[in-house]
Amino acid sequence: MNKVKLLVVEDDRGLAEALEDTLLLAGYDCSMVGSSEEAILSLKKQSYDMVVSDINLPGMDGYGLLKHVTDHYPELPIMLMTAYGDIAHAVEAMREGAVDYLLKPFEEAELLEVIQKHTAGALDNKSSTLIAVDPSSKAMVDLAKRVAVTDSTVLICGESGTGKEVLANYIHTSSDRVNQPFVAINCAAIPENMLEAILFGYEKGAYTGAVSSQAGKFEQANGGSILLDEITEMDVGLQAKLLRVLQEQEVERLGGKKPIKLDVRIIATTNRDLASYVKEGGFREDLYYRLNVFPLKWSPIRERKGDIIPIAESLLKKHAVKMRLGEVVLMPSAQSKLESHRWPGNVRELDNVIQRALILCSGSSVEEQHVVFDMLSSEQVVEPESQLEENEDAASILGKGVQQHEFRIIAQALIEAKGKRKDVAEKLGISPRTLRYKIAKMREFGLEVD
Ligand SMILES: Nc1ncnc2c1ncn2[C@@H]1O[C@H](COP(=O)(O)OP(=O)(O)OP(=O)(O)O)[C@@H](O)[C@H]1O
Repeated sequence: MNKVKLLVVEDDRGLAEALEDTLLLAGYDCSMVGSSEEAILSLKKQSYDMVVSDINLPGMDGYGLLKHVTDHYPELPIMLMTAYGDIAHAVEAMREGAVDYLLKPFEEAELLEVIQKHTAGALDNKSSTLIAVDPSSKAMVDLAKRVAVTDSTVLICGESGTGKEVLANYIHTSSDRVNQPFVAINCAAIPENMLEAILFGYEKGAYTGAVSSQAGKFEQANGGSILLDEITEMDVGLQAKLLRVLQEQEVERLGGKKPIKLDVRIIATTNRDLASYVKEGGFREDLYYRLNVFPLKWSPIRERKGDIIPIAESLLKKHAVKMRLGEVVLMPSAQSKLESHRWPGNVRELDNVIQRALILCSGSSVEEQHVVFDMLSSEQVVEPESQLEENEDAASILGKGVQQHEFRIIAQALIEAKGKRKDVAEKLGISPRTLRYKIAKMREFGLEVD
């Protein structure tokens, strides 16, 4: 799923972890670093939609980073966080070009509100054009086009990163609803106890904390389409409520008295084999039949090889523009290396590999040696060829080391538990949701996690 990307700079480990949890649960993709120096390196490596930084940092402080960002990335919003009562610092930050500031300690809701304010619209530029060159993909897009003009519910299946959300967006924009809202919600990213209120909305006072009434995602999508991403990650109780909404075509807010009529096109996605999941008892059979009106299945990219190079070239162009690199060519040796890879992380992994190649190539052509798949395997150690790698500081190397160690522990635990994720989460003392997130990250790095 396309997400807003945040770079968060906080040296207090406890606070950094809390911020990371809050932002991940709210559906953001965030990179956490502990110093301005690491942030500057990170900004060179990939593009972000917003920077959120503490002011008091070891080495260069938040103002230094603010100056760097406003000088080098004038379009990139940056917000500073400062200690309670430090209003003078906050005012100075705004004068120097920060888009906002937060006084610590702050409420989660405050943080999310400011970030939402400054990143609204970021995703509009991200919705990719659907590239389909392989005959099997062309046939799929053709089917999608045909179903788009009907009002049928669509279920899109496929491995993680195959492009299910891109296809969902394509269906919406090819339908008569194109000028109406397209509302996407990732059922796996929202805490279970909040999902119901977010989907169906709530009235003031419906529960503690509901200080004002709020329309749910269904209401927001009225007239348009709703994408229920990773629908299987919704608990069985909520599945029953969703089924009722689909049957009745109306929704009732939590604590509400009257149903609200809906005219919404439903698109759901899953990366599970839904029929077997129904048999295992994880998903309601009646809901499955309701959703499975028109199933579309994206094959993994290794099975539609004709798409690899066209998508790679489009990604290369997109990232080269963002990194202000001019024209960069994908050489035949690099192309064959891309074509022969298994792509466990699908197009999302391809995206990462291309970004990495652009950093490593330091010229105007991507050669075979710049295509690096697996950051963990010893044959694939990245040589410090580019200036960036030479400049990489100890903290960033340590960060990578810690992450690789974590990946190894998770991989080992998965092997020992024969892939039973529930057991792995219990053993590692993390929630199944966190495990899922970490596994997705591993896949993005190109690790096979089956
Ligand atoms: N056919 C395609 N053409 C261009 N870009 C694509 C295509 N398919 C996928 N992408 C890009 O690959 C990335 C992953 O796609 P997307 O989020 O749609 O996958 P997904 O299957 O929904 O993943 P997940 O199951 O993890 O949510 C996105 O950045 C998207 O823009």
